[in-house]
Amino acid sequence: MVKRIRVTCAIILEEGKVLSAQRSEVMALPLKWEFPGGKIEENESPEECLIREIKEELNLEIEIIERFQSNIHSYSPEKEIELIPFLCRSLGGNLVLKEHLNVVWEDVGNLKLLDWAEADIPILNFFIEWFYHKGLC
Ligand SMILES: Nc1nc2c([nH]c(=O)n2[C@@H]2O[C@H](COP(=O)(O)OP(=O)(O)OP(=O)(O)O)[C@@H](O)[C@H]2O)c(=O)[nH]1
Repeated sequence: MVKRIRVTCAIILEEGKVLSAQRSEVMALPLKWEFPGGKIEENESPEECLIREIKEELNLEIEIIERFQSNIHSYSPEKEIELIPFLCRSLGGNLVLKEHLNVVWEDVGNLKLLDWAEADIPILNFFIEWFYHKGLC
């Protein structure tokens, strides 16, 4: 049976820039860029998971604004992930890299220049469409 892992991720938007995180050499998908987040634990809602993960990984407090559509992606025949994105804003905290190699606040118009994890690409495309449609640029 295929194992599905549920993962939340945060699109943290601030003044036309998105906090983009690069996975470290020792993580799965080394050096790929992603929206920070992580796996949902038992008895945890997606929202609780995301708030916990962003605090653990980056020492940031966030507010969730909107849930976007998930993407289901198989990296191997036995394992698929459901990546659940949320539009967020930062409420503050000193950004500390606890797991990632790097983070950048990237202009929405330049996001596609980064080498994203495959599962993120449909989410990235949806978000960019949403951003320009809203006239937020
Ligand atoms: N957080 C996050 N994970 C992603 C993204 N895209 C993507 O394919 N993944 C995959 O989803 C899974 C999430 O793992 P993770 O390592 O970030 O989560 P975690 O901190 O809860 O895991 P751990 O406690 O086992 O280390 C990994 O297989 C990762 O490669 C993304 O944008 N954000």
